[in-house]
Amino acid sequence: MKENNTIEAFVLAGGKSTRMGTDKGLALLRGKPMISYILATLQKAELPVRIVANNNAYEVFGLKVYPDMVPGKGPMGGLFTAFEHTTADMVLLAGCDMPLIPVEMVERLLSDTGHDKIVAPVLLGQVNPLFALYPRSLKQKLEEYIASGRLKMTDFILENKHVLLPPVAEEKPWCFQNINDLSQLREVEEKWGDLS
Ligand SMILES: Nc1nc2c(ncn2[C@@H]2O[C@H](COP(=O)(O)OP(=O)(O)OP(=O)(O)O)[C@@H](O)[C@H]2O)c(=O)[nH]1
Repeated sequence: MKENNTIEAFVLAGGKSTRMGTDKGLALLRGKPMISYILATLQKAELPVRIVANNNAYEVFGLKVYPDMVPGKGPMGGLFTAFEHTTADMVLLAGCDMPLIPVEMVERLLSDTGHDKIVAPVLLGQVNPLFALYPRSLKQKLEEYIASGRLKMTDFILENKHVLLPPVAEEKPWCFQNINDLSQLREVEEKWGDLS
């Protein structure tokens, strides 16, 4: 990453939460809204943080909340909204449903040499689009993808200039575990001591 690259974090919480049944970023995990874990981690890494959500209940966290500018387009639409509201060179996009990401992982993402490329970690053979850095210079490209209905974030990453971060030994295999339903939420609560 260029030393003078500016970065802002945007946390996406505008999904349908069909599997959870209630707005999942606000679902309680160990007594706290699930989104509060990733917000705290990003703030610990000293990043400016904002939220992209269509539910104004998210204002309770005291951060700026932006509704989707192109609703119904999934995370690609969320990234578009982030690009519209930032002047930073790069956006760190994160899901609201990954409470197990440690601050060291944020620092690792920020320290890599992005140079106007998407930077995305790979874990267990999978690219993680919802904990990745996206250069704002890709805004027009993103608009083209959305306009033509190409909404898979992994395709967007792999078809544009990118750097994939391989896993490091000390990384916990479950750190990108996202929580989609109530049974996963309970499971993470039960295993919290071993996972976090
Ligand atoms: N702002 C915004 N965020 C989204 C959108 N779709 C998904 N997300 C976020 O992207 C992350 C992953 O979402 P998913 O679990 O794949 O989808 P979901 O719609 O939230 O949940 P399901 O309906 O159960 O699939 C979560 O943080 C969601 O809040 C969207 O259209 N807009």
